[in-house]
This record gives sequence, C-alpha cells and structure tokens, in this order.
Amino acid sequence: MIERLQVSYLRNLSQVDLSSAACNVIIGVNGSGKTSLLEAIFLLSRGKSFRHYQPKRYIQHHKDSTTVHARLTDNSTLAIQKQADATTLLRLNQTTVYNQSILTEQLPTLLIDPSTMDMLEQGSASRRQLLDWLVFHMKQGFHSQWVAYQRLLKQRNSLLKKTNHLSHVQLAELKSWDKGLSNHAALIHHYREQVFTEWQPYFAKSITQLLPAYADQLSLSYNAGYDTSVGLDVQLNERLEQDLQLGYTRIGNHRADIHVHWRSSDSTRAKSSNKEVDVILRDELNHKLPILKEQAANVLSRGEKKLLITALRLSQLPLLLNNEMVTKLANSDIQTRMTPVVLLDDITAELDSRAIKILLTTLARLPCQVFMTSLTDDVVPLVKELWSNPKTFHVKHGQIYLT
Ligand SMILES: Nc1ncnc2c1ncn2[C@@H]1O[C@H](COP(=O)(O)OP(=O)(O)OP(=O)(O)O)[C@@H](O)[C@H]1O
Repeated sequence: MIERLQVSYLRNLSQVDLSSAACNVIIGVNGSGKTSLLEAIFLLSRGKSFRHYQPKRYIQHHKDSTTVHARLTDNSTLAIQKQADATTLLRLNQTTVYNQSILTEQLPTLLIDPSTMDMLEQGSASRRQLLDWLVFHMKQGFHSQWVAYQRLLKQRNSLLKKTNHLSHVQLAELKSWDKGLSNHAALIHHYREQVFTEWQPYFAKSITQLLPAYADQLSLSYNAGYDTSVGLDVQLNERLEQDLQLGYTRIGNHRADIHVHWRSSDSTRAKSSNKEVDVILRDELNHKLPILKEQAANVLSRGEKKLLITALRLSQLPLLLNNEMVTKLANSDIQTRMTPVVLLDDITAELDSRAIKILLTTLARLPCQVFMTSLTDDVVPLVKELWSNPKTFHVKHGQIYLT
C-alpha cells in the first residue's frame, strides 16, 4: 500500500506530498488536478499515462521533467522520472532499475475511469490489455514471452512494410522469425487461456452483483488471434502473400480479443405450479421465442455497459488476490505481498448510487488500496461507513489539502 506519495510537475500539480490511507477520496472542482493525481500513481506503476502517450503533454508546462515517488507500507520506495524527450529513469529502493515491469510488479494498479467505459465499442487493444493485466500479475513467465514476441513482430512488420517481394535471404530470415514467433505465441496463448478460464466464475459473480437482471445471460469468450490448433508459423507461411500486400502481420497473439456475449434467458424456465400449463408454456415459448445471441454491446444500455465494464475490472481483483500476489523484491530474497491500488476516476458521474455502493462495498472487503476522485463530497458518508480511517483530500489549483 502507498503510505506516502510525492509528485513534482505533473500537469498542474507542482509539488504534492501526501500521506495516504487505505481509502482516499480526492475532491475538487473541474480542472483542479484530481485526475492528475491518479495519473501520477498510474505513471509510477505502468511507466505511461492513461491520458496521453507523449510525456511532454503531462509534464508541467515550462518544466523538463516530472517525478513521482512513493513509499509503500513495507518501506520500499519506487520512483519514476519522465523527461520531455521520453527518457525514463526508474528507481526501486534508491537503486536504478531498467525495466518498468519491476515497478509494475511492486505496485499493481487497476483503473476505472470514464475513458475505459467505451471499451466494448473500441478496437481490441483495450480489451486485450484488460486480460493481459491479469495474466501479467498472475503468470510470471508471461511478460518475457510477450516482450520477445513483440520484438520479433516488429522486425517482421518492418520487413513486410519495406518490400512486396522477398529475396531468398530475407525469406529465410522471416521463416526463422516466424518459428520464434510461433514458440512465443503458444506460450502466451497458454498463459492467457489459463487465466481466462480462472477469471470466468469471478466475472459471473460480479455480474450477479452489479447487473443481476443479466445473471446467466452474459458470458465471456476469448479469441487467441489465430487458430491455436496449428502452429502460428504454419499459418503465417500460408498467409505470407497477403501479409506482404498488407505490409503487416494480420494474425497472432497481438490480435487476441475478449468478447462479452449476451443470450436471451432460457425460456424453459417459465415458472408455473401447473405442470400441464408449464409444458404448454414451454412448448409455446420454445416455438415463439428462440434463444437469441448477440454481442452484449448491441443489447445493453449505456449505463448497463458501464456496469458491465466495472464488473469486468472488479472481477479481476479477487482472482488476483486469491492468487498469492507475492513477488520477490528486485536484487533481494525478501518476498512481499502486493497490495493492488484501485484508481476510480469520477465514478459518481459514471455510475448510479446502487452501483457505487456495490463497487465500494466490494472494494472495502478486499485488501486493496483505493484512490477515488469526485466533484462533490457526496460519497464521503458511504466511504466512512465502509472504511475505518479513510482520508479526504481537497484539491484546489493543483494544491492538495487534507480535510
Ligand atoms: N502540461 C500541463 N502543464 C500544466 N497544467 C496542465 C498541463 N496539462 C493540463 N494542465 C492543467 O491541469 C489541470 C488539471 O487537470 P485534471 O484533469 O487533473 O483536473 P480534474 O480535477 O480531474 O478535472 P475534471 O473534474 O474536469 O476531470 C487542468 O486545469 C489543465 O488545464
């Protein structure tokens, strides 16, 4: 858990130094700097902002860099400095580290914000990231496979982009990359599939809580991005001509996706005390109302989609926490138990009061730390009911005050 957080020169946050609790409510008017505080924590955890790819957009105007520093309950310290030219300096316990994944392991963050509320309608990237966040934290071998896969994919795509006709030498090179891709792909798929299978009952439970009317109607599916019954290299070879025309690799783990499906309720469940009527009803319903299947995004209302996305994210936490989140501190034999940090940006504007209550009640029961932003202090009484010593901060023009 983050005990102390220091932020310098991130958007309108010039110098922030705060001691945080298990639950932290950040209140302020539009443009005061609430989201920037969540952005700072996310940056430390993931090495990038959830709002803008380019550091110069979130580094304070007229400054060269932004720094975020956190001390966790176990006294370990994490720090990131981002410079305008995207140079990144990372430190764990005052020692420079060269891999963001080391900090990510120490500080898992889960973000629920307005921009992720369109995840069902957007391209596959954000849904893939949702699954991969879980796989990263649950399967130690996943990250290195993914990095190696991305490296080979980049090489392959730059060759495909360069030419429509491969020389013998280029073809031989491409085939050796494809072999490597295929090996990484099989492992990446294996990890994803395992985690996906474990995730499903947690998702079903979250739906029962947040969207009870859709319990039994919503299900998840995972698409690997290629036909996993055949080696990826074989399929890449078969599609080489197409890929050469397109200038990029069309199949593989980088095209994986998860979908949420809706199916109409089983009409045979029509309730009746009269067995004969029941049979007639069932027959009639069976004839008149066939089971319908659709992408959930085509059926659910806008508010219901937000609840569905909240359920998708929320269902990942208990799974992660049940999965022994213990990692070794870098360069040491000390093992620490990770506390995920949940960042809730402006949820009161996104969810109705019933959903907020379910979400916060669930979070309060889990060993995670929460930072939530809000325009008003309406949520504070509920937070005080659920957490023993929550902290409330007010933000004004980038200055943060404990209240
Ligand atoms: N690079 C930058 N340097 C300095 N200030 C910036 C920079 N980028 C954005 N800002 C300012 O930072 C302020 C904080 O924005 P932020 O999104 O954190 O506010 P917020 O409190 O979450 O607002 P809202 O409730 O509207 O979402 C804005 O007023 C914006 O003008």
